Amino acid sequence: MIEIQDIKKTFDGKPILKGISGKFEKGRTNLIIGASGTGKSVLLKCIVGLIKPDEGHVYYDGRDFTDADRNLKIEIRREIGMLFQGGALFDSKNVEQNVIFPLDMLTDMSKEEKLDRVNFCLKRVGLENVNKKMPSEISGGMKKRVGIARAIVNNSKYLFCDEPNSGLDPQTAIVIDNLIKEITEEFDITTIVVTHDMNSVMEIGDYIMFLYEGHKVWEGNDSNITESNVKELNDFVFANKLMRTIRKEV
Ligand SMILES: Nc1ncnc2c1ncn2[C@@H]1O[C@H](COP(=O)(O)OP(=O)(O)OP(=O)(O)O)[C@@H](O)[C@H]1O
Repeated sequence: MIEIQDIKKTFDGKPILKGISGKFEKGRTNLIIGASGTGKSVLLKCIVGLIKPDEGHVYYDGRDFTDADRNLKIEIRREIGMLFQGGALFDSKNVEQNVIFPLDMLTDMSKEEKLDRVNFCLKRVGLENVNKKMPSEISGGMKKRVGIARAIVNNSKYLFCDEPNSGLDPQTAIVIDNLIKEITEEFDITTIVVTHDMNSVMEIGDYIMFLYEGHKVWEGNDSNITESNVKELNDFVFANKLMRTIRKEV
């Protein structure tokens, strides 16, 4: 479980995060949602340690990451897998070399052990016989799968995904969302996904934190998100015609 307590961050005198607290449970797909510019990515960066919050704490299974010493920070970082927007694969490395990279960096496994693990992860994300393909030779959906395989290859306990289905068609996006959810449950990972895609929200939102102008104004799940009285949330959820039509029909 990851717990955040009263996270605050100001840039150039402008408060971006205004005291955000919450709990992201293990084995669940936790979503941080909200409109553009509301602070989702800054919060994610505070959680993974890419930005230091001005105030507040982030706990990884009870371990204080914010005030951790160097050794504890390294220990926790080794347990984190990240799926970046657009996949962020190394263009000059093939699929296998991309996925093996964290093992080369972080472990002293033998080459054979590493390849076994890489092949297991590639198979788990539905990719076989593509080890030697270059990123330029595979589709956007396949790149995301490679990104997921790389994010979990080191037996990550925590998985962070920033807009995991950006740039994908709606069908492929749902497949990728569901793959993230399945892997989260199967390997009992604490997963946090940042998204503003309502399809993802309705498909995989085990826990949803809604941010508005740097505040958490609602939390819940995909079953009760359409039933709230919070105006800012409703404006976000029912921004598109499809969701408004569904609301009328229910
Ligand atoms: N390093 C930084 N320095 C100054 N301002 C920043 C920095 N990073 C983010 N911001 C500002 O913080 C605000 C929130 O940005 P953030 O990227 O978290 O939004 P978001 O909710 O993730 O939006 P989107 O959905 O468009 O990605 C924006 O106004 C942005 O300009």
